[in-house]
Amino acid sequence: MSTPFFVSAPGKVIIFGEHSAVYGKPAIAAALSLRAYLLVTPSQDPDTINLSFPDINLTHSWNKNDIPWDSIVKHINLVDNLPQTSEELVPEIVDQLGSVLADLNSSLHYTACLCFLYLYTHLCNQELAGMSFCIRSTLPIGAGLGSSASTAVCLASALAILGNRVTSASFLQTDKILKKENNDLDFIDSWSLMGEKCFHGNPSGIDNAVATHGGAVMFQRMNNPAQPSVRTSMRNFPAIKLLLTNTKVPRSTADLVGGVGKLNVEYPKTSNSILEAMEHLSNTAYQIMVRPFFGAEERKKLRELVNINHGLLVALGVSHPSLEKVKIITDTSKLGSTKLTGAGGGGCAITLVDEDVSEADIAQGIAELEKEGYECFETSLGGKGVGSLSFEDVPQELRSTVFSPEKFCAYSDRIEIEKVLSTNALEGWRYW
Ligand SMILES: Nc1ncnc2c1ncn2[C@@H]1O[C@H](COP(=O)(O)OP(=O)(O)OP(=O)(O)O)[C@@H](O)[C@H]1O
Ligand SMILES: C[C@@](O)(CCO)CC(=O)[O-]
Ligand SMILES: [Mg+2]
Repeated sequence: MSTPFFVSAPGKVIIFGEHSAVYGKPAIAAALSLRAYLLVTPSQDPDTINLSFPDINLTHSWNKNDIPWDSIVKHINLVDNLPQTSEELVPEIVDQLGSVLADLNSSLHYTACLCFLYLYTHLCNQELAGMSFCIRSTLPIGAGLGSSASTAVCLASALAILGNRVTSASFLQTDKILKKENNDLDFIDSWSLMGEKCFHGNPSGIDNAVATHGGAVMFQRMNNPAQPSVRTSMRNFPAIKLLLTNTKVPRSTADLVGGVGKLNVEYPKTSNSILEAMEHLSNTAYQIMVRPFFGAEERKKLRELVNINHGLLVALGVSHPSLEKVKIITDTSKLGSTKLTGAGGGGCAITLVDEDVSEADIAQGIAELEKEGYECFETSLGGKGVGSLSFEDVPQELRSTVFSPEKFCAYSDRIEIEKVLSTNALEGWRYW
């Protein structure tokens, strides 16, 4: 695909099983309509790689010839000329990248640049002319909705395209396709997991799997690292009424996953019992969600399971007073059942809204949440996974606006980005 081009990947909501997913228990998640977008344009100087990640106030550039290619490439494991992923980030490569990351003095910027360069050095090569990469997200960042995974999927897919590791996406939204095996999507999924490993040490892979493949899944990481994770698509995912509340309390997935790890070491039997309870819970929820008939009784059971899941996450120490406040408000106004979603510690909660609650009562509940300074989202679940938008697929009269890095970086908010770029605004988005 010729530059410029866009790629985009969705965020996700974990409905059941965050944290236990890291320990090989099944979890259920669905793609969100909120997405990250990455614009790739040729750099003015063909030796320069430019990053512009305005959501995290990062602009950075490298001369591509300053990357220690020879010392890195010798540690890349190639099979049939294809780079292979590994269980852990290759320490020698991380060490070599240290020389070009040394001038980054914030850990936030360091991890984002490490993720970029780790994928760049594996998927592209020194001959590739310098490009500019600008990422904007309509997701809240660091809030439990998979912003890191959608970023990693955007980077992995764009770099795989530039490095000729995948064929271009071909299917339009309107095409009826029966997905079976798809090596390109599996390639992007596995490399975005390496990107997630740069953001936090021990990702289960559920967030990047949903951001890559879209839809709704039951996901299970295998305890034996040699075995691939199991991803079961949930095609009949029931239409559930969901309210998303962002407490805006910042937190880091890496810290929260680390905290559960410590609990596991200190109280292994207790924490294993909690993780096992979560396993039963996800399995029970799955059986309910795939029933051909999904009525009032099933909705009630799911709400009960949401309450139990939240309680178990509290026991793992990953809630936060702000999340408990969301729970108190939604419980008191009898909106439905609430649990934290994603890593917790702040960030977002989901409420499975009781179907009997009137629109007026929902509006009243939302007003109370907003009074606390929280932001409520209405979003749809189960959307498309990673997609790309080529210059040629955009009407000629729109191209200079859509592919302008200056304009893209300057959009003030989610609404503006979606107005220009969303799949509703442009029909040319293609999927693998
Ligand atoms: N638009 C973006 N531009 C650049 N970096 C981003 C962007 N979105 C996310 N990131 C990276 O991801 C990090 C946040 O990831 P983190 O895993 O802590 O939260 P999350 O993915 O939003 O939530 P969860 O993992 O619980 O679903 C940010 O600190 C940043 O490094
Ligand atoms: C907390 C966690 O379970 C979900 C984060 O969205 C971590 C992971 O599965 O990688
Ligand atoms: Mg994350």
